[in-house]
Amino acid sequence: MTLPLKTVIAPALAPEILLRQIYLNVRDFAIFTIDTNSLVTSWNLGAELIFGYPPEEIIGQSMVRLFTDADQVDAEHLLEMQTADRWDRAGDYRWHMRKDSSLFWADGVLTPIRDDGGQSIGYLKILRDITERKLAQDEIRRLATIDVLTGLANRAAFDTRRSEMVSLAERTGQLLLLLMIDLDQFKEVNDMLGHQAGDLLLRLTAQRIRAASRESDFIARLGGDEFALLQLDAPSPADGGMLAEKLLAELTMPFMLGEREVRISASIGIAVCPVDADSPDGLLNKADLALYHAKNAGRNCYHYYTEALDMIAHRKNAHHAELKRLMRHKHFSLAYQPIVDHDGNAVAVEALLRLPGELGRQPIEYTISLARETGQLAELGKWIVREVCAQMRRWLDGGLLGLRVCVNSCAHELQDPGYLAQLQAALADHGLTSDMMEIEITERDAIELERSGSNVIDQLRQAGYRLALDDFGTGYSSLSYLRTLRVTTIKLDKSFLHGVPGNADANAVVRTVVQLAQDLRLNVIAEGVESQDQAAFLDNAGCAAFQGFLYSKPLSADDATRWLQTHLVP
Ligand SMILES: Nc1nc2c(ncn2[C@@H]2O[C@H](COP(=O)(O)OP(=O)(O)OP(=O)(O)O)[C@@H](O)[C@H]2O)c(=O)[nH]1
Repeated sequence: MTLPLKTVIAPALAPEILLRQIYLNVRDFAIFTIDTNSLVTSWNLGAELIFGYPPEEIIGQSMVRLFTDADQVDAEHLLEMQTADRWDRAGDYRWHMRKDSSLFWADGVLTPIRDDGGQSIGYLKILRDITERKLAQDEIRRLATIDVLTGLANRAAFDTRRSEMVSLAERTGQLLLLLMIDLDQFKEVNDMLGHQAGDLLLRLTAQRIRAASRESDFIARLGGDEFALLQLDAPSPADGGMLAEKLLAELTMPFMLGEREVRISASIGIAVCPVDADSPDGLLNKADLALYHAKNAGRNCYHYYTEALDMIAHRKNAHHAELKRLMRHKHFSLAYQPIVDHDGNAVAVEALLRLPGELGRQPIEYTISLARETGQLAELGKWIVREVCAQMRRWLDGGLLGLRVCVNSCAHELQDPGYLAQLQAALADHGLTSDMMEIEITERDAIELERSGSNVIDQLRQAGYRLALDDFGTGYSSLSYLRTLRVTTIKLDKSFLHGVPGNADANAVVRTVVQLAQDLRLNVIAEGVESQDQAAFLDNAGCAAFQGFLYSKPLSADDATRWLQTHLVP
């Protein structure tokens, strides 16, 4: 219940004098009123001093202009009025904008002015500028969460963030990696060069960890020479090993501490949420144990908590190193598998990458994913294209004319902005034309390109290249995609031929797909043809080209040359 005014204002104090005091003399508080349309109806001296508007400029104007641009977009002034109507007050603790567009942090309150019936007829706002205090508080809060020596997050911030990230990982099903990084024999640096040099080394270590990690990774110094890195949404547990390898390489590079060159190493323990633990403390314990294991194993190495993950990651890193070595020395070769027409004459060859040793025994997709992870995919693709062009040139010079070469590619490679230009350059350098080359991509990659809005398929088509959908039938196999993906050819996967021609259902599927492709004016190449029966059936179904062991295995360049000499009709 509202008290009568006379109980709060002594009779000797005339309301007029009181109002004059509030409006004309109070300097530290902005006091003003607005009507129900948010138009300013009164404005005191404090409001003029804080906001910079004299009363004649603001009275009758909307108070929206006192809010920041972002708050104006969100109509915060109206929300404030609604809140005040509902709860009898609305706190105002936010940035506001002065007449000169500068901002200040305000602490204030908006209260409704009600008529006798309780209806709002306007609002009274009182606020003050507390920017300095707010900034000081923010700084104190910031200092409480950072490690002053390195500028990284400190242990307290790490504990908070670790809990948040574990919850987030649980809610979203993302993988969370925790890497505990501890310098090896750091004590010796302190002992030999002094604490100041030790401090500098810690600062430089922090910089190197930051530079080697993703921007979204959370990095903290937990104390002493111990650092922690949290990575949410890691593609696979093995990514922790890749990052650890990178960090170890970075940290073993020499540090300059003043005039002195210092070498150090680190040990890293990795735990994975939810594989190893699904609680924040559990994850920390497991990473600690893994770190202990790495120290015991001789330092300058990383270890996972889980042995199986450890093996996978170390194997993957060994493969990365092997691929880099092969790339350096270009220890690859290309094999060529012929594609023939129904008379058995060569129409094209598919170039297939061959690697020596352990990597050569893995599926080619695995090598491609390795190359992608090590950032070498573009270089590998470029090498293949150049090698293929050089071989085509040799065939043409040897009188083997009218041949097409099919080159496998993937969405990631095609999305490289320089892809088309380097392809054109490779052809031009060898005196070839785009109609001699067919680019093969899988259905999955074609859809990925489509979804990403890339127009590289159109650009390739306009430049005169043929585009084939490789392994058709193993991916989404949605026939409706055939209409939207702008390819020229589909390569029927070998799996379609399972049961052909003995099984009537298998035959019906092949016939339907070939018919559909023909209706859509697409060429069809059947892959994996192994018997005469299959070839005869496919020919009858309308297939125009065939590839498979029935005709030839993939051949070395020299063997392919010999094969083409007897199977290419001029
Ligand atoms: N310069 C400097 N040294 C620190 C700081 N905090 C802790 N230390 C020192 O860091 C060293 C940490 O040593 P440890 O991690 O126990 O041992 P280590 O020599 O690195 O040996 P291992 O970890 O077992 O390879 C101790 O000598 C601490 O005194 C700091 O802020 N600055």
